[in-house]
Order: sequence, then structure tokens, then C-alpha cells
Amino acid sequence: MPVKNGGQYIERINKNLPEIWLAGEQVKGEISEHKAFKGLMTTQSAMYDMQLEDKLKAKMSYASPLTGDPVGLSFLQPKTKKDLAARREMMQIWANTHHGFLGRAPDYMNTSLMAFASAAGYLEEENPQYASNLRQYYAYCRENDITLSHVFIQPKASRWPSFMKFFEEPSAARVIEKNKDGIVIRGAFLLDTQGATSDEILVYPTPLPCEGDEENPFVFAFAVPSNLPKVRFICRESFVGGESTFNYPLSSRFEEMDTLVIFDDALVPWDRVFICGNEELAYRFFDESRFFTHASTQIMCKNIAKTEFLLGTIESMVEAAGLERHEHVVEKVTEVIIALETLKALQLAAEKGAALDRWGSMLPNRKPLLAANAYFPKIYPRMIEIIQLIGSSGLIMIPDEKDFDSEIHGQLDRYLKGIGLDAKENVQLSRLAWELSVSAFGGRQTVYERFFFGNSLIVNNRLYHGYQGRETFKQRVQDFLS
Ligand SMILES: Cc1cc2nc3c(=O)[nH]c(=O)nc-3n(C[C@H](O)[C@H](O)[C@H](O)COP(=O)(O)OP(=O)(O)OC[C@H]3O[C@@H](n4cnc5c(N)ncnc54)[C@H](O)[C@@H]3O)c2cc1C
Repeated sequence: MPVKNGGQYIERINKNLPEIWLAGEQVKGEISEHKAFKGLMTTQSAMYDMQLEDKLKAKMSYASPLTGDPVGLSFLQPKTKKDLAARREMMQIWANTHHGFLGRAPDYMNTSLMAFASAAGYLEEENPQYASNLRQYYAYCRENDITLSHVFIQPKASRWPSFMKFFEEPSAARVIEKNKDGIVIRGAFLLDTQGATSDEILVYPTPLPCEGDEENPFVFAFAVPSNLPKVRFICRESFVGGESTFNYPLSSRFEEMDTLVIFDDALVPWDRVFICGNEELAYRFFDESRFFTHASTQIMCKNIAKTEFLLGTIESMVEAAGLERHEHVVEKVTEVIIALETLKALQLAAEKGAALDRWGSMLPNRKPLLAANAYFPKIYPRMIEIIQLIGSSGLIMIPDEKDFDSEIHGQLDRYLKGIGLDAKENVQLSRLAWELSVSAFGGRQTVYERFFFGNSLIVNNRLYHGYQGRETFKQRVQDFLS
């Protein structure tokens, strides 16, 4: 199947039937009808439909190199600057549909897999079969429009080898057996966003723990269907407030469930193994593939859409409360405007400075993207703080939609008006601001943005060490001083 539509996405996920646990019960029946997943799946279904819309399909797809059929454009390996621009345009269309609230929209994983597969050549150093597995897997996902999630983060206590010595049974996933059919994995991964609503899981090499052995059992990269026997997903509490888009404008549409994934001696077939045991190859996985650069082009589209949405929300709040005449409020709004323009400029600078890499990919300039990766986790919480500072008690006084249909609605209509908004419209806006800045959904979004590409040490180190050219500036100053 080339590009799929929304109905096909839902049908496939419903048939997939992975083992999912939520609030002490196993999820049975059609997952698309379950209240924890329904809103997200409806949103993603609409996104997949866009791939086949007459006026959009030329922007959303390209001809498969295998069959000539249309396949999703976010799978395209960019070879020219035109390709990069086409990818950006496509990803911005999807990002504008979910306003940046889907951290794991399908184009994120499509882009990641494209980056890994484009650089598969380096895996040939160890075993040409691994390189071929990865290339074939990429082609399989592209040709079948597979919806992917990913994992790599290990449970916290298992990260330090010194602690692990005390555990009878380490919790971090590891290879416990290799046999003629494949590798057997036992252990857990801490976080898989959209694991329950995807066809397959791509497992990246985990950062820790390292043993220094010739064959490290904690080192691997592979992909499996989500319904692989002996794989279980345990959901966190659902943050869907309810189905009403008035009461819960965001969580009713964009709540991406996170899951703990447990491999309980699950067999990964050899043709799905990309790395096994070799620490050195695993270390190079992200660098060789330029994963952070390629993935950042998708993330920039998401972050720009999200910042535009926050700016629109803040602007509406300022108007509804008549705050535009206060200079400190204007100053706060300009912080958001500066964030937006900074992100847009960094995105274009990266694209303009693109050059071919050794794999034949047109690689955006990584400096502006690495800078954006370090900048957004800082500015996003500040923008949410600005919503709190401007919204104040309005974020708390948020009656239910049902109150407006009840006999007391007259008093609400009278006392909860905004400037230029009737009471119902004003409460609707407040509920949006509350979901963004006070609710569990909003809290998760903030933590997500803080840790999207790793903790701040990791993100800043990536920028510092990836920032070539510092020497030139140092020399310039030394020349000046001498
Ligand atoms: C909402 C959400 C969704 C996610 N979805 C996914 C997903 O789909 N797939 C996936 O694989 N991962 C996912 N993640 C995990 C994400 O990749 C990690 O949160 C991120 O890489 C940071 O790792 P961590 O959470 O283990 O935090 P840590 O790296 O452990 O950081 C926690 C704190 O400890 C400090 N710290 C840690 N190590 C050191 C050190 N050596 N020295 C000093 N300080 C240190 C950090 O600075 C930070 O303050 C998700 C996370 C969130 C919050």
C-alpha cells in the first residue's frame, strides 16, 4: 500500500492488537474507540487523509523509486535544496494541522528512519546484512506507510553500572540469547510515545549502560511490529479531560499516550536487526546518520507551528482582558514574537547553508538547528509562564460547557464576558489557556519540550562540540590583541 488514508490508518491500528494496559486493565476491542486514544487517532486520521486530498497530494507525496506509486514525502531522502524545501513545506502542512502538539507525528519517525537508512553504508563495516536489513526496512515502511514509534531510554535505576550490580535481574533491555531465528530481548524501555497507536517500534541504540565487553548485550538497534508476542505496553494515566472540544480543546484532540514498553523474552528476527553487540557502531549511529540534523528539520516545523499557536492564544487573551495598553504586557508578547522570528530565521538559515553529505543527502547546516534545539526547551516554558502571568485567575475560573446549557447560564453570560467576546467565547479561550498552562496535558507538553532531544547538558554539549568555527573567532581576537 502506498500513501494510506485515515480510514486505512485506523483500520490497521485496530487490527494490530498489541498488548496494552491502562489503569489496571488490558485494553480490548477497537483502540480507535477508546477514550484515551480516540481524539489522537481522529487527528492523525485527518492528517493521513490529507495525503490523498486533490489539492494537497502533490505536496504530500512523491513517486516511489520502487513502484512509481505515491509515497509519503517525509520519507524522501533530500538530494537537492529543492527536496529540502519540499520536505519543509509538507511537514509544515501537517504541523499546522496539529499546531505542534504532536511531538511524534508520523513525519518525525519517517524522517528519522530516512536518516538512518541513508547512512546504512557504515553498518557494512561490521556486517553487510545489517546494512541491507536497515535499507529494506526503510523501503518496507515507505512503501506501506507504516506508522512508527521509537524507544531508547532505559529505566532510570538501570543506567548506572554500579547500581546494576545489586540487581538480580537488570531492568534495562538486553539481549539474553541469540539463536538461529534472531535475538531474544528481555527488559524495559522507559518511554514510548504513541507506542499503543503505531504499527511498529523502532529501537535505537540506548545510551547506557556500557560494559566494555566485546559483545555488549545492552547494545542493539532493531525494529518490530507493536504486536510482537511477549511485548507489553503499560500506559501512564490518560490526560484526555473529556470528549468536549469546548472543555478540552487540546487534550480531546492531541493527547499522545506514553507507555512503558516491556520485552519479556521477545524474539526479534534477524532480518529486523540493524546492530547487535557492537558498542562502537552504536555510538556512531546518530552521528553517521546525521539524525539530529535531519530530525531537527521536522522539529522546527512543529516548533514554529506551536509558537504561532501560542502567540495567537496570548494575543487573544490580551485583547479579551484589555491588557494591550500595559507596557510590560506588550514586552511579554514581544518575547513570543522574537521566539517565532528566531525559529523561522534559524530554519531558513539551515536550509540555505545545506550541502551534500557523504551519503548523498542534502544536509541542512547543523549549526542553526543545534542552536534551535538548545533554544526551544528554554523559551517554551517561558512562553507558558507568560500565559500564566497574563491569564492569572482567568485560567482558573473556567466553568464547564454544560453550565452554559443549564438554567444558570444567564448569570455566566452576564459576569464572564470578555472584551469583544461573549461569556461562552471568553470561557472557551480561558479553557484553552488553562489546558496549555495549568492542566496535566499542558504540564506534559512543557516537560516534553524541556527534554525533547535529551537533558539540557546533552543538548548544550551537542551544540558546543558540533559548533565548528569557534577557533576562527578565537584567532581573530588573538590577532586583535597582538
Ligand atoms: C513526554 C515525554 C515523551 C517522551 N517520548 C519518548 C519516546 O517516544 N521515545 C523515547 O525513547 N524517549 C522518549 N522520551 C524520553 C526523552 O528522550 C528523555 O526524557 C530525554 O532524553 C532525557 O532523558 P531522561 O528523561 O532520562 O532524563 P535524564 O537525562 O536522566 O535527566 C534528568 C535530570 O538528571 C540530570 N542528569 C542526568 N545525567 C546527568 C549527569 N551525568 N550529570 C549531571 N546531571 C545529570 C539532567 O540534567 C536532568 O536534570 C520522552 C520524554 C518525555 C518527557
